[in-house]
Amino acid sequence: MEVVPGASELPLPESFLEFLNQNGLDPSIYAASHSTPRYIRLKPGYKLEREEIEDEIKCRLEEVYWLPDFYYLPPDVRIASTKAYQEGKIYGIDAASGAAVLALDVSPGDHVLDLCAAPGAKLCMILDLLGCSGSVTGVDIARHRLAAARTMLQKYAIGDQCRLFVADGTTFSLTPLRVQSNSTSSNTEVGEKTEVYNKWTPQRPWKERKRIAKASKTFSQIQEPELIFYGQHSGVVGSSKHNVYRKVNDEEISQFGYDKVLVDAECTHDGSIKHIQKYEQWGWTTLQRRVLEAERTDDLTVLQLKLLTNGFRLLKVGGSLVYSTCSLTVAQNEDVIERFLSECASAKLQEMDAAKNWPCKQARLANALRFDPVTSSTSGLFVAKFTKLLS
Ligand SMILES: C[S@@+](CC[C@H](N)C(=O)[O-])C[C@H]1O[C@@H](n2cnc3c(N)ncnc32)[C@H](O)[C@@H]1O
Repeated sequence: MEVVPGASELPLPESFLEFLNQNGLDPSIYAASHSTPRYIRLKPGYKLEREEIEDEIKCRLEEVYWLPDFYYLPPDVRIASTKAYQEGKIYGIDAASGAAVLALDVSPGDHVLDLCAAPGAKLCMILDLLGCSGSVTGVDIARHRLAAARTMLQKYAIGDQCRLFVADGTTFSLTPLRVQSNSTSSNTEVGEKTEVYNKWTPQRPWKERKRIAKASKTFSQIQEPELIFYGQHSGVVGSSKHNVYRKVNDEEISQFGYDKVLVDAECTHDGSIKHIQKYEQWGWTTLQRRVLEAERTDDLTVLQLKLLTNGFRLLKVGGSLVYSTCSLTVAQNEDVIERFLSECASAKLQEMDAAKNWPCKQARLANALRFDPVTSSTSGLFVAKFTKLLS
C-alpha cells in the first residue's frame, strides 16, 4: 500500500487519508502530532515527590494549567522504566482523556459505571477522584483487556471500591449494590443455598477456572456477566450471588441506578495518531481491514448508539453520563448523539462546568467538545455530557 507524506507531515497511508477525506477531516490536524507532549498524572498524595520524580526522569514536570494533577513532558521522554512509574506514583494518560473523566464530576460517595473500561486509564482516575465512599463498576467485553485493567488496579492499589465484569455493555443490567429493592422479581428459589462472596483472591478454584476458560472461548454464548475482580469495599464482599446478579426494573433504576456513567465507546481511534501509527508495524492493510472498512464503521456507529442507550438506561434520574470517543468523525459522535436524543426524551445535553478553560473546540452540537492535536496539544477526543430528566 502506498504511503503518502500528507499535509500532516506524517507518513499516513493512502487509505487513511481517504477515510479522513470521506469524513470531512483535514489531515493537517495531525501536523502537530510529533510535538504533542506526553502527559502524566500524579497519583494523589505524591505531589511532594514531584522534584524527586523530575530528578529521575531528568526533566521538569510542567503543570497542565487547565487540568488538576496533570503534567506534561517532551514527547520523547520514556516513563515505563522509571521507578516512579513502576512504583505506581505516576500514570501515563493523555490530557484529553483526563478531561473526559473530569467532565463526569465524580464526587465522593458516587456509584459510577465505566461501560467500556479497559485497559483502564480512565477507570483509575475515576477511582482516585471517588474518595473513600461509593463504588466503581468497570465493564468490558474483552477479557484480556479487562484483566490488564485489573492489573492496573493492583499496581496502583486503588481497587478497594471497584468491581470488574466481563460483559457486553449493550446489555449489561446490573446496578450498584446499594439497591434496597422491595421487588418481587426475586430469582432466588425457596430453599436455594445462598452463596456469599468472600474476600477476593486471585486463586480461583479449579472448577471456576475451567468455567472461565470455557467462557472466554465462547463469550457470545455467555448470558451472565463474569465478575473477574472485586475490592473489599465494592459492596460485593458479604453479598449473595443473588444480590450481585439481581435484575431490577427500570423504575428501580431511575432511583437506585448509577450516579455517573462513562461511555468511552469503541471507535476507529482516528483522533489518536499514536494509535494509528502503531499500524506502521502491524501493517497498513491491517488498519484498512480492522478500522477503516465502511462495513466496520457502520457496525461501530450501531454499537456506539447501543452502548450510549444502555449506559443511559442504567443512570438514575438526575445523574450524568459522559460519552467520549477518540474518533473525530461526525458519524461516530454528533450523528450518534442526535439519533440518541431523538430516541430518548429523558436525555438532555449538559454544559460541562469543568470545561470553562479547556483548550478545545465547540462541536457541531451545543455543549459537546472536540480536542485535537493542533488546538489542544492533546490526542483527539470528542466529549459530550448528558443528564437524565424525570420522564
Ligand atoms: C476506547 S476503549 C476504552 C478505553 C478505556 N476507557 C480506558 O480509558 O482505558 C473501548 C473499549 O470498548 C470495549 N468494547 C467494545 N465493544 C464493547 C461492548 N459491546 N461492551 C463493552 N465493551 C466493549 C473494547 O474492548 C475496548 O476496551
